[in-house]
Amino acid sequence: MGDEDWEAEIIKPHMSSYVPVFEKERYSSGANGDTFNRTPASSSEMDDGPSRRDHFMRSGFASGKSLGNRDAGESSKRENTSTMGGFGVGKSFGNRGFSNNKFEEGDSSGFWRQSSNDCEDNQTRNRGFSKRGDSEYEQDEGMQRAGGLFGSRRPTLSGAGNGDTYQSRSGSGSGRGGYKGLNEEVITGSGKNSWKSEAEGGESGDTQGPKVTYIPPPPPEDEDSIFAHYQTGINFDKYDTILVEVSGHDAPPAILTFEEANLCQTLNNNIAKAGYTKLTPVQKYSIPIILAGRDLMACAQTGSGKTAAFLLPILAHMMRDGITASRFKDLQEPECIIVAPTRELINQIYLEARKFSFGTCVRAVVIYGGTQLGHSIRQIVQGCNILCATPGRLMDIIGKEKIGLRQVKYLVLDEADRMLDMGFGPEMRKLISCPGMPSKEQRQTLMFSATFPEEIQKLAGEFLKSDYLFVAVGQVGGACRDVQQTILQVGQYSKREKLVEILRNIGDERTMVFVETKKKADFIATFLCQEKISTTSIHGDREQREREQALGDFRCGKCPVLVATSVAARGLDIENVQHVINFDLPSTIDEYVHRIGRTGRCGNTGRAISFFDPESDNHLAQPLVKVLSDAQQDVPAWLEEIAFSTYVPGFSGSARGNVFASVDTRKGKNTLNTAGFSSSQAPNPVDDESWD
Ligand SMILES: Nc1ncnc2c1ncn2[C@@H]1O[C@H](COP(=O)(O)OP(=O)(O)OP(=O)(O)O)[C@@H](O)[C@H]1O
Repeated sequence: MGDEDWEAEIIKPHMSSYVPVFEKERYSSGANGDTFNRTPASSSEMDDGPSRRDHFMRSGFASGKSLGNRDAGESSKRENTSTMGGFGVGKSFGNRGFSNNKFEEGDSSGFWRQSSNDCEDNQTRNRGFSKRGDSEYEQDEGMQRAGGLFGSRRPTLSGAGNGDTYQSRSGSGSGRGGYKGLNEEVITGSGKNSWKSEAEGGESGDTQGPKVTYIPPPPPEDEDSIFAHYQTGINFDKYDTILVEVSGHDAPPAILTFEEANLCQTLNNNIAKAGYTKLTPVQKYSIPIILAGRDLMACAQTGSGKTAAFLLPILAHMMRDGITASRFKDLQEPECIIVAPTRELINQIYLEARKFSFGTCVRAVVIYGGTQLGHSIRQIVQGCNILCATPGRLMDIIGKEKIGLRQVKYLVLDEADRMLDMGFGPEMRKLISCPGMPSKEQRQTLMFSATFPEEIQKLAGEFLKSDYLFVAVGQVGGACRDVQQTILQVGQYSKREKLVEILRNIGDERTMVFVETKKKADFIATFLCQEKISTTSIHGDREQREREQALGDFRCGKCPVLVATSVAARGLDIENVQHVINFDLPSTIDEYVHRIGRTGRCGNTGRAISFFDPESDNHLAQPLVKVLSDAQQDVPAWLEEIAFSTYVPGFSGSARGNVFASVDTRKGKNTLNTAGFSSSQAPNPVDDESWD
């Protein structure tokens, strides 16, 4: 069933019973909000096209509606949170008073770790949208009603006082993620592969399009929040048994303890405050390599501490060598630039950088799309030693001559395979050829990911010194063994029913549900809300404020279900995600590995359930069998059969062209990948139709 089919399915039969979420919130009379009237607002929204209709509307439930196998107590628990959840409660804007370009108060941003109490707090504070008028926004520079957060695309909503109402924004402008490619980021242009910097697309006003005015709330500054962390899991010590292979010449020996790294006292204090007592394998090997000044490509399983593996040695060097950037210089020249494919991920990396540099003179700054450009500039001019950036915003800022590259000593590509593929590769190449950027011989370039296809490794050579080292922790591209993987054969038409059944069994445990398109994310999220399962969603068509809100609501447990596109597949480190459900399997096995890696992190266990639709997923059967067996998971007989019957010699079936790049490609041109297929026989990567 294609997009259109399911869209039609939800719109037509239920049309008369749908009401916008926020209207339900306002007009519902009973505790369960079951009875409410149609509202005037809905009609204008309904003219806005089918996808909008989906997102603004919500069915009215009869009180006695059957909730499947869940008991009443459970359902009302869900329901309570559901009505306050990501789809449309009057929240999120109420606490935002802009004053002199500053937030008076933060909201429940998706980025900051919060206790449940914080979340409760925010729920209360946030539910005040309708109390304040639009005039508050006029105080912000460039925050015009017509073109700001509440630009012309959402007049009814903003007027109605709803903060986070579910809606689709395909094709619209301000603040949208500009989803690009499998994971993200910032294209404001029209189509895939047509990269346009934000400057071109709307933020700087070079072309038409509303101005992006969102200013993310600052993260909490107190030490407890900065060092908040979750516990390592029961399998953390099992990391020690993972095989590690280092290739390249003269690799320095691994270290076994933090003490051996010989870091300065402040760093050691910060490491202790972060709750790190023991190195993970990727840290044991990468830290000495980076300290020795070598370039590195490191591949290690999801959730195994790659971020600290590059941050700690970089910080150690910066502390040793001193830093040059000074406050309030118009042109800031950071020593380190870190890029990552999504806004949420780069912000997470920034928070890690801020944590480890706490109490030092090193200042980390984060800039990313979907936020006000002026805000990014203001952050930078206050001093910037480590610049964490998404590619689009980085290039814009460089173009505006707010960042000079002459002092760059460290260039880090997190999710490096993604940063180098056809989505971001061109931008990364532009970055390294920017005037002032030291040549690869003069800088240290570090690449990290859980997956590294061969063809991408080859592209990486352009960025790395020829003597770079390659660290492979475990099976390169392999899934984390702490994730229990289940593959269910579920046809397209049965997926929703199955999803609800699973979620009801799961109860309130945090679950990420991955779907292939943004529209479908909206659709499934709306559907789950109808089923009274408290759900929010994140995808590239949601405004940045909404994305952050959604992540915040998910993080704090207010919405225990997060429906996401691949924008959330990589890197996100969210405490207590116990389940990942692939409602739709991704088009590549690498993507699968990243998605299921949102659970089972840092030695904790997790579960991943994937719906395999034989109509559309057969190409994944072989690589899935491989991933499952490598991770010592049960392989269903039916999957093996499909894998066998779709076997094509020399072609693994993965859209990426091979199952894994299992080794350092420098080991030989004809190196076989783990599936035994030569990547040279692989087809071209598919045109990324699934990019949404
Ligand atoms: N040595 C350590 N001791 C305790 N916790 C750690 C250690 N190293 C990392 N962590 C924690 O483990 C979690 C996962 O780390 P991180 O996000 O860096 O994983 P990753 O390998 O980059 O994952 P992904 O491939 O999904 O991006 C984080 O919460 C981090 O703070």
